Amino acid sequence: MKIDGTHYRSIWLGDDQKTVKIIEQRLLPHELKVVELKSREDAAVAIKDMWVRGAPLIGATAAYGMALAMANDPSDQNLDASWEILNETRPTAINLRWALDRAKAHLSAIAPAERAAAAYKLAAEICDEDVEINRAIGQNGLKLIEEIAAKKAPGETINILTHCNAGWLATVDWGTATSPIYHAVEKGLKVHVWVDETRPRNQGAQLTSWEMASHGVPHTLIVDNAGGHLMQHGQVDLVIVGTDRTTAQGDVCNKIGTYLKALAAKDNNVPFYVALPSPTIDWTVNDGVKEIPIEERDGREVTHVYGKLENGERDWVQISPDATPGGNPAFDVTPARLITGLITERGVCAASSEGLKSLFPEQE
Ligand SMILES: CSC[C@@H](O)[C@@H](O)C(=O)COP(=O)(O)O
Repeated sequence: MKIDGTHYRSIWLGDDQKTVKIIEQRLLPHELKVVELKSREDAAVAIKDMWVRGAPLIGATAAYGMALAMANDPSDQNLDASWEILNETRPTAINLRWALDRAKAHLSAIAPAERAAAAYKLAAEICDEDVEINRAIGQNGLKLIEEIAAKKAPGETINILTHCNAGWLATVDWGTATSPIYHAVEKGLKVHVWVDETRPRNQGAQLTSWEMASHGVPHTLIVDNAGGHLMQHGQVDLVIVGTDRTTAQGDVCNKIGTYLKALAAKDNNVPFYVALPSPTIDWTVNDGVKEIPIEERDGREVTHVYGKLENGERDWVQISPDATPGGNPAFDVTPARLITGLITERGVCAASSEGLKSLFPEQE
């Protein structure tokens, strides 16, 4: 997507065709800084410390992490070790393991001398596929927005609520939850987005708001607890969120607080959709609540907030007593029964094993 008129992806190769470039997302929206990843260790730190984040981008960065590792040492031993080290960075987004498994299976069948080139090629393919998948999600989700628009008076605004950042910054391009929104805006539909701030790390406030502002999409930043109230007053037509892992029966694991939005949507008859690329489906898992590992992050992210001070400097600010510990489960699971539908690159389906298998019959 565009920043000040220039098209960017969230990850790309430098001119030397070896160095990996990313946007340092912890600094947004106050600073746009591109940083270079030159080693597997750089890639692992970038994922773990959330310089990059969002399930598809975590997968793409891990794929490039394998390429950086193979450029350094293409041995079988390093292939295994790199899979382990990168796989340990974050536990919830299944795209991480999906990309690592794909890289390992591909590279282990190739002679060590050819592995670095093959790993870079594969990482580029994973990125290109992600862009195409998200473009297709946008076109499929656009139909839902058009259906809502058709029921409204001409020119009436369509209000869409989203949680966290499932935008282009969370993917290689387009985003998942935001792709239908960008497509709707391109088509001239009058859309307004309610952006959940998404405590504790504020991906909504810092990233989704920045994306919306950069693309001229009308939006309003709201506190996480405002969504239910807005739904009760008819101010939300549709919820679209992303997912870090979708189970074979259609449960969805996404940023903490997504479940509460789904409950409020159900109580108010507001359609609740999840946009997902197929690499986010974990076909080995059924019951998301019981089976998906939930990342527990540092309590300091809860007791402190990061932002720009009035003097323009950026810093962390403590908001709770010194003696109060922070608890920080980073994701929750929304059971399939609360989800109106899943928007995938192959179409929209029910959040159920039948629904998913109707679009992905090869998984039978
Ligand atoms: C298309 S991204 C989908 C999800 O990864 C996104 O909604 C989300 O929860 C991101 O969490 P994060 O902790 O910022 O990696």
